[in-house]
Amino acid sequence: MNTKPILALDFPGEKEVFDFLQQFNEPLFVKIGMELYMQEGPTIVRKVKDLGHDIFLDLKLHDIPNTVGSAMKGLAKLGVDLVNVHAAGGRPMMEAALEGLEAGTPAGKERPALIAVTQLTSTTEEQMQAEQKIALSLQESVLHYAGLTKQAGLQGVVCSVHEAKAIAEVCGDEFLRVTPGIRLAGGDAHDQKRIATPDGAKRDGSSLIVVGRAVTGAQDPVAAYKIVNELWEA
Ligand SMILES: O=c1ccn([C@@H]2O[C@H](COP(=O)(O)O)[C@@H](O)[C@H]2O)c(=O)[nH]1
Repeated sequence: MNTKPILALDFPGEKEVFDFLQQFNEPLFVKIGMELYMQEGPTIVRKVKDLGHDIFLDLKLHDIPNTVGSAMKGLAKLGVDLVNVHAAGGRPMMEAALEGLEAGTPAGKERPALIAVTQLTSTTEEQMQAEQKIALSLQESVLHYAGLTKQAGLQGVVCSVHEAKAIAEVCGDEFLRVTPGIRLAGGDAHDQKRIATPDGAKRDGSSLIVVGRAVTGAQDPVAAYKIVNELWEA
């Protein structure tokens, strides 16, 4: 899989996406999430793909197994590289997602990799314990979800950089640790709680990093992306 930083295209519509992408003279690995997909639907996925970019379709599906499996069967036809579900949906749901993806992937095409969100990077341990009533440390909860995800046959998880190394030790280095919550040193954390720098992510065991506002909100997004890329690749 492409290991470039994954750029989160968190924009309200197609115009903002293409204004942003036209500044870059290279194929990127981009993420299309709920904000953009809810406005533009599958069309935006096909258009971004036609420009030659790799795509992580970050819709974080979480529903009963039959619904998630059927939805994944449809998403598999879009030709994206990476898709996801919430591990909290449970093992049968994750297995159904995988089966749906396998059933929907056109003959001769590669099935998108499937990963599961453990605990969102905007969640603190205190919040998790108080609101989700999980009587574990955040690290234990993330490791539990990572193990469940691996048992279901998925390729990896979304987690923060802070849990990436422990997941690799338990689930193996091939098991993907995709880490959002990436900021340049001194950058605004916004709503993220478990953050790290690109070089910290590299050092601490991330397989792939997801970067949004540190680049999209920068005065010069191309220059900011270059810095992120250099720190990540160093
Ligand atoms: O735990 C998670 C899962 C997904 N995300 C997504 O990543 C980007 C991060 O954007 P920033 O602007 O770099 O904070 C965003 O699209 C989230 O939906 C996440 O942050 N944490």
